Amino acid sequence: MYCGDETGAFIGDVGSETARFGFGGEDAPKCCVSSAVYSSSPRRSKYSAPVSLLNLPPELAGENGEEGADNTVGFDNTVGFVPVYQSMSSNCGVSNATKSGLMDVDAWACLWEYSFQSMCVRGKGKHTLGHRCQPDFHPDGSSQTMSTTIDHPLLAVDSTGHDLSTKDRESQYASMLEVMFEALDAPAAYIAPSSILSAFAHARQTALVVDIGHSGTKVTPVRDGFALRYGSVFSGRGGKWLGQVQQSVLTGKWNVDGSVVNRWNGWGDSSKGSVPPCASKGVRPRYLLRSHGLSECRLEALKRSSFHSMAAHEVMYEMFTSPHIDDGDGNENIESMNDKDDQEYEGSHVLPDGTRIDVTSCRAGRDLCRIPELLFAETLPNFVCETADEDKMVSVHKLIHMSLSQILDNELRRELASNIVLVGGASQFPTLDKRLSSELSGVLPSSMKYKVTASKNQIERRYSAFIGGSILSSLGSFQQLWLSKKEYEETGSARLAIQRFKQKWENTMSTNHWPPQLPSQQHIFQVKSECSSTLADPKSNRYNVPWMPSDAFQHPGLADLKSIQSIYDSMDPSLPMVSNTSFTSGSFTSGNGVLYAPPTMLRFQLNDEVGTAAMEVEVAIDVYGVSSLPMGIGRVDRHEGAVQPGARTNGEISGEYWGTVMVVEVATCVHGVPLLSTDIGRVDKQK
Ligand SMILES: Nc1ncnc2c1ncn2[C@@H]1O[C@H](COP(=O)(O)OP(=O)(O)OP(=O)(O)O)[C@@H](O)[C@H]1O
Repeated sequence: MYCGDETGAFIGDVGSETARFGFGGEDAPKCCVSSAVYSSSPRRSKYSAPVSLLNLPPELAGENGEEGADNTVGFDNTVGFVPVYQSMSSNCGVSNATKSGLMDVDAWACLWEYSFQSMCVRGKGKHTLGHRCQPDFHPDGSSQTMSTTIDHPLLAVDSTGHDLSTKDRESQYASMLEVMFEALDAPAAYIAPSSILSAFAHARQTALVVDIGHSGTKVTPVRDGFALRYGSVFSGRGGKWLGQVQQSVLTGKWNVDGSVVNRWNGWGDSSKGSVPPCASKGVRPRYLLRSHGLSECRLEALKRSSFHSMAAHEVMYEMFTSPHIDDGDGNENIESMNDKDDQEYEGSHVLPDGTRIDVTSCRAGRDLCRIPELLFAETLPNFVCETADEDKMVSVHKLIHMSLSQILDNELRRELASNIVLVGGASQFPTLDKRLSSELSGVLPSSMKYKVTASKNQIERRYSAFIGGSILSSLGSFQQLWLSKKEYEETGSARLAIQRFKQKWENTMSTNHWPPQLPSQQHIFQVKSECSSTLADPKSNRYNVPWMPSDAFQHPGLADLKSIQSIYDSMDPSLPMVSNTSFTSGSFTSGNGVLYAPPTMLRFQLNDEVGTAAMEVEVAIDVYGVSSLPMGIGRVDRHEGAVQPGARTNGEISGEYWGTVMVVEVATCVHGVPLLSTDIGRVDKQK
């Protein structure tokens, strides 16, 4: 047993833009750094630390190390966002830990090592939950000398591309295991694919995971905890590409093409004016290219450097995520962007070199407002096509359609369609989930029921793989799956990678207890009736709430089914048949201190027509989370459904809760039965 009350797992999720590290059992990573790392010396083959444009060590700062050089490169002849720290003389190189689906294992190891240092994981002995300390970071690696022991088992998230050959994947897993056991000295380790973890984070073992990340959009069908190869598809439309498009617009490299698509009509129409020259003063720039004494060709070389493109992406990221577009109510949302007239755009954005882009007065500004639209655009504007291989640039909704149409099993396809889970950093554009839903209605057959689930919490969306890992590593049923160091030493990394993980890539039947039971499938906490014991049957979990025509009843103070029944018995048989309303409650489950409520919480049904129109039933679910996960504390989710009797009605209240849900209250309120005073506003609670 590697994880217990005192020692949690340490989880690392290295994506192509960001690396996230933290402890199992927590609801968010503690350390998030860029996944680009640099080597400060040409002699060192290894990378030494993640690159932070905001906090580069002085050794890498420019010749004089100062910010705000006066000779800035203007917006009209270049883009205006290169790092002021760029050392003109250093041989510093920047590399991303994952590129084109493959992992640079040295860079990957460097990021883990960095996270150990910044979170003081090594040598801290036992539990580190809640522990924080200042990063102790030296680019030359001199501080990497503390203690070498680590008590935490390591769970690595595999976010590499789905199209890797089995051989590549095998060797990648083998290298990751080597790094974890040898370089990082882990007592135990495990590797889990990000799509599966994202599904787990949404309490699902079967889901269609749509991950709009940095490198692009990945759609992966997950069935019973296995990522399927068939149906796994990828498109290059992601955060990085949006940034590149935005950059092209800013630098004025667009082609004039007003006839692209209706939505894009006028995109990049340069006749309406280009970006205005630098307008604002007094803006303290963060990234500037100092052109002092630099030859043209040196300047050009610098603009092509890895630092430059990284800084450029960061500026682009700030720009498309900043609320500079306003729909008048202070709300920015992707749904309304395409319907807007030019005049409706408001606001401005200031680039680091001081250039103010006035959204209302320049064409490019308006185009910039519609950047997120490109995720769904059918046809790309010409200048965008230049930078993209069209086959690999499928729009997000079409990608989902493509994935589903590769699933031959009807039943599974239906299940996946109703469990589309939206995750990833670039899925955080406001209301993107609703927009995706509406686009899907155009491409999926009308008979197919689908549902897009996206957490309202941005952190949950961006760090879903981490959160899934956090849940997984806390499960009792997962503990037997850790690979121990002893096993590694006896078997060797390559064989271990094949033995323990190959079946997941190839989706063969599990032989090693995978997938572990998610809490939602464990039947631990059964909802019981508390207040209205005579109305509810705790065994079948059914309520039998009697309904009756109000004019047939003159019996205030009616309390339970028995007395209702006696009134039925004494009723005139010629009166219309009194119908029953019943609903079946869901069950709530718990595992390892983490409680789950399954996605469908309650179903209720009016079995027969009822005789009065004024009746309504409301069912509410209150969930109070109390635990070590801060997000759970005091959380109350309330779902209400009103049923108008008078017709045969089925209703469903669905909600899903994950995290540390400790108390679930289900309440039924029956309204509108004026003659039954006990029913009016009555709340039957189950705890
Ligand atoms: N609030 C936001 N709105 C829109 N896009 C965002 C937001 N925050 C981050 N992004 C974009 O999300 C991308 C990063 O997403 P994510 O962290 O999922 O990527 P990653 O896991 O590092 O990469 P990959 O999924 O390719 O492995 C970046 O391109 C960034 O520009």
